[in-house]
Amino acid sequence: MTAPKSLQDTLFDTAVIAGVGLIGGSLALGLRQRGLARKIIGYDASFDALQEAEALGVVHEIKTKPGEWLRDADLVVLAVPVRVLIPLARELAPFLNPSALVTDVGSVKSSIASEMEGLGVRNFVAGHPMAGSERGGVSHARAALLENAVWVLAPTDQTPLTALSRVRTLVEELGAAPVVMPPDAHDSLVATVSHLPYLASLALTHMVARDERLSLLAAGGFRDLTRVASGDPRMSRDMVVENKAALRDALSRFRRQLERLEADLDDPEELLAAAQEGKRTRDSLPVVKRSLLPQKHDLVVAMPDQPNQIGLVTQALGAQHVNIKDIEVLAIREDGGALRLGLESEEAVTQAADILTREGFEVRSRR
Ligand SMILES: NC(=O)c1ccc[n+]([C@@H]2O[C@H](COP(=O)([O-])OP(=O)(O)OC[C@H]3O[C@@H](n4cnc5c(N)ncnc54)[C@H](O)[C@@H]3O)[C@@H](O)[C@H]2O)c1
Ligand SMILES: O=C(O)C(=O)C[C@]1(C(=O)O)C=C[C@@H](O)C=C1
Repeated sequence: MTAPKSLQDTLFDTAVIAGVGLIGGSLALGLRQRGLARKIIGYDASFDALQEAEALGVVHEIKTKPGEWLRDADLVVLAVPVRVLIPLARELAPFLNPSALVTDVGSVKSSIASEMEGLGVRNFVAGHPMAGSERGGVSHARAALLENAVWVLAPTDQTPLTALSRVRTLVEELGAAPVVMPPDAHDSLVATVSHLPYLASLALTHMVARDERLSLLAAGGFRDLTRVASGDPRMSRDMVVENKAALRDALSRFRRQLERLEADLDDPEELLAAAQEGKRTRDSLPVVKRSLLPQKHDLVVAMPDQPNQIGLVTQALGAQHVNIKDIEVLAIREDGGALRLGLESEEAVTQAADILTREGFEVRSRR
């Protein structure tokens, strides 16, 4: 992480995060931890969410109604579910300072981009961090969620270049990677890589519903493929409905893929070629490193479903002076699962693997 800036160097004086949930909260934490705003105000329709955000130190102040206080804001981020983005923009627009930089994090871009133009919010740049989780709410927010994420910025012909450049700087300062494209191009791409996978996860989960034998046998493959089905149903429903034109196109391409694969069942050579292409593509997806470590050496330790297993791992390594730089619980299996340990070097990985194997743990290094 870059060193926090001194107060004189902050990018923004007063940032307003409208919607202090998973993404708004993570962004607020990023602003705070990196010293990018002097003051962060949380605005939300839920008083509980606001209180929680304040108690967790995500925001400095909370507001429950739009008003004159908004004029002090030089950064306003709309981070509410897609269905309420436009109503929220209409509520806030009359109070915004004309020079404020305004952006959003919604999953669909065309409608909000044109609405903001209609509302006369000049310095608006539509945005979408390509990172998240199926677990919503501020209690799951963390700055690292957005670090290293590709963050789409979707200006229109009307977007001032200065606003685009300011929001690009913001995204970079948050440790993410801005990628600029028009709103309709964004919507068409996310239909394939985000909204279609969501519908596919629903189709797959529906196939195991009401048959306990199927749920019993559902292992890592099924769980990995269907994780996003655990997201907030209403929010996800709204996201896909908002992008239905592009999604229909992605769905028809998906159906053609399934039909081709079904036909290939009678042609094992073709199916092998499809499998090899799938492996090449999946293996070459860029690795997004969520850790704050510049370089990681990972060891994955299987966790038996018994008390104090994490304690045993950390104590065994601590006793031999192996420094754990990063630790993550992987929900691979719900009864047990695994721990990912980020260590300092390959030598530390080998040493830790030896120690933990002697202690009876099953380990594997990631690379
Ligand atoms: N969850 C993800 O993985 C993800 C990733 C990228 C972008 N997004 C987008 O980010 C936005 C927020 O998603 P999230 O996952 O943080 O959701 P969330 O449910 O965690 O948070 C949304 C917050 O908005 C508040 N809210 C709802 N209606 C409101 C209104 N009318 N006025 C003010 N506040 C209101 C809620 O009380 C809640 O605190 C969505 O548009 C979503 O499409 C989500
Ligand atoms: O759950 C995750 O890991 C996500 O990144 C969620 C995800 C996605 O589909 O990839 C979901 C919706 C958002 O608009 C962006 C990201």
